[in-house]
Amino acid sequence: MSPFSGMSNVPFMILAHGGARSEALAQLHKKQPILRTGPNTLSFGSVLAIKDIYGHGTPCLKDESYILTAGSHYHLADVIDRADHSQKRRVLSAAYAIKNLQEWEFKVVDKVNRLFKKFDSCCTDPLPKGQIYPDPQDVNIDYRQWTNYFTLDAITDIGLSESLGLLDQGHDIVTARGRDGTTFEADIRQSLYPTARKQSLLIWSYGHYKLLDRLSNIIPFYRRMSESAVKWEAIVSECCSRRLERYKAGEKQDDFFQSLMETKNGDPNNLPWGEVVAEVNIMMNAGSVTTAIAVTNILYELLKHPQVLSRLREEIDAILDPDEVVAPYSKVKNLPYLRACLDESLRLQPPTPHGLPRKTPPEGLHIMGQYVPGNTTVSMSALVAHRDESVFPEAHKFIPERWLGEKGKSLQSSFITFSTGARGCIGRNITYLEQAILIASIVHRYEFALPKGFKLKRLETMNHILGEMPAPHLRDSLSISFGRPIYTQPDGNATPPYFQPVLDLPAIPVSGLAGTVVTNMSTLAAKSATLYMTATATFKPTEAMIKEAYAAFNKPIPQVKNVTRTSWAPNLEPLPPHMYGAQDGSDANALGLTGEGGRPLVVCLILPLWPDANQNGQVY
Ligand code: HEM
Repeated sequence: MSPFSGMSNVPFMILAHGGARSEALAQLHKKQPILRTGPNTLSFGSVLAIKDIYGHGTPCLKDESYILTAGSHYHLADVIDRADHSQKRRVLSAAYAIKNLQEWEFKVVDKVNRLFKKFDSCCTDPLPKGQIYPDPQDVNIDYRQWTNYFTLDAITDIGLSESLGLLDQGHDIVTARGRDGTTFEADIRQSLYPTARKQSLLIWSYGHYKLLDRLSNIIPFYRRMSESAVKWEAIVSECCSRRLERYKAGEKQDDFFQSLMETKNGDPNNLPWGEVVAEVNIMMNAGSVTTAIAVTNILYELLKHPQVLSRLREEIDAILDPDEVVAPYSKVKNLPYLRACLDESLRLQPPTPHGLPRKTPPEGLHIMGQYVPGNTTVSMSALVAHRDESVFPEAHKFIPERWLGEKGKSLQSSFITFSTGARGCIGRNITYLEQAILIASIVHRYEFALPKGFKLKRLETMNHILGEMPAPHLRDSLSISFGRPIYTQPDGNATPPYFQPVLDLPAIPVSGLAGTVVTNMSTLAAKSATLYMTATATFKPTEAMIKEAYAAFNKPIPQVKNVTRTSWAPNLEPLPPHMYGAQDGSDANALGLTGEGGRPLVVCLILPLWPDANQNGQVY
C-alpha cells in the first residue's frame, strides 16, 4: 500500500484517520489484487478471496484485534476460539431463530407507527410542478437521526421487551447505570458512535494498541471518545438491570433476554451475568447501527434514482391496500424488486465496510492461489469486494435490476455485506424484517425530497457512519395542490376557500359504467347523488378507466397547480351540508375523487356540526 507498510502500521493508521479507508483500498485494488497494509497484514481485492478467508471450512480465525477491543466478557461477535464460538452460537441461535420473526413483527410495526407519527407531523405540501428541490424552510427533519431512533427502539423491544421510548420523546437521552450502581443521563448515539471511532483509528497498531489507547487520552479528541465508551456500557447495563428485575419477578417474554437466561424448556443456561450483558451489548450495538445506516442509504439511493423509486412504488402499491399504513411482512418479504433494491444498496454501500481481519493458520494458506504464511492477518472489505467489476459490472452504480432472476441469484456468493461462513451475521433476518417493512411502508405513504446539492457524508469507523440526511417529507395524500396548504378550518355553511377550484374540475365519464362519472363536487352538488352512491358499492376502476381519467385530468385546469401520481378510486367524502346535506337522506357523504392509495385528491372539509366530534377540523 505504501513503501513503509512492510515496516509499520502507521501508514494505514494515517489512512484510517481520513475516514474512508475502504474507498481508498478499492481504488488501490484496481491495480493490485493483494496489498500489504502493514508488516503482518494483507488486504485482498478480488471476490475469489472470499471463500478462502471467510467461507465455511476456512481454517482462518478472527485475529487478535477482536481480543484487544473486547470487554470483560466475550460476546458472540468477538469470541475467537472455534469451539467457544460454536457453543455460544448454539445458545444464541434460539434467540435469533427465524421462527421468532413472527413474534418480532408486531414490535417493528409498533415502531413504524411511532416513526410515522413524527413524519406525518413534518409533512409539507408537495413540490409544485417543475420544482425539484424543497424550499429551505420545509427541510424540517433529519431522516437519518429519526430512523436511528427507530432501529434503537426496535432492537431494544425485540431483545429485551424494553421501551427506550426515543421515537416518542424525540431525543436519545436515557438513563444509564455506572459500575457503582449510580444512575445518570446519557445520550445513546453520542455514547455509541465515538467508541467504535477510536478503535478504528488506533487498532492497527495491534501490540501497541492498549498502551496507545491509554496514552491518547491525553489528547481531548481521543479522551472524549474513551469517555463515551463508559457511557455506552452504562446504558446497556441499565437496560439489562431493568429487564433482570422483571425476569426475577417471573415475567416471561418471547425475547432475546429470555433465551439468554434459559432454554425453551425453561432450564437455566447459567451464563455469567457479564456474558449476558456482553451479548445484549452487541445485540443493541450491531442490531441498531447497521440497520439505521442501511435504511438511510436505501432512501438516499431511491431519491437519486426516481425511475427506480417509481418501479418500486408500483410493486409495493400493487400488493398493499390503499389505506394500509404499515406493510405486513408476509406481503413484502418476497417482493423481488424491493429485495433487489435493498440488496443493491447494501452492496453499493455496505454498512460495515471494515475489512474483517482473519488470521491464517500456523501452516499458512493459499488465498486466490497465492501462498500466504501462517499467522498473517488477511482481510477483504465488503466495499472492495462489491466493486469487483468482473462480478458487478458498473459496480459504482446503483442498479437493482442486477439482482433479479437467476443471474441475480448467482451474485449472492460474492455479496458479503453480512460476511459469510460460520462467522456471518446472525441478525440478518432481523434486519431484512425491519428494512422491508419500513421501506415498503415509507414508499407507499410518502414522497421525499433532498435539498439542492445534498450529498450524504460518510465516516468509516468499523461501520460507515452517516452524516445528517435532512429530507422533508411531502404528504402524498395531498396529491393536488393549489399552491397553498390545504389545511383549512371549516366555517359554517360557507364554501371553503379551497373548495371552489375542486368544484370546477371536469367530470370524467367512466367507461363500462353507463351514465356514471367519476365525478367532481359540482356535479354532486347539482344533481342527486343517489346514482353515485349506488355506483360506489360496485365500482372498481380498471386500468383502462384509470388511464382515461388520468388523461382527462391531465388537460390543463387553470386552478390546479400540481397533480402528482394520479390514480382513481371512488371514495365516500363529506360535503358541506348546503351543497349536499339535505338530499335523499344521504346527508353525510358524496362520491369523490381520490388520489393514489385511496387518499383523497379532493379537499373536503368537515363542519363543526359533524356527528363525530373527532372529525372536526380533519383535513383530507
Ligand atoms: C444491515 C444490517 C447488518 C449488517 C450490515 C451486519 C453486518 C455484519 C457483519 C459484517 C458481521 C461479521 C462481523 C465480523 O466478522 O467481525 C456481523 C456479525 C454479527 N451481527 Fe450483524 N449486521 C447487520 C445486522 C445485525 C443485527 C440486526 C443484529 C442483531 C440483532 C446483528 C448481530 C450480529 C452478531 C451478533 C454478529 C456476530 C456473529 C458471529 O460471529 O457468530 N447484526 N454482522
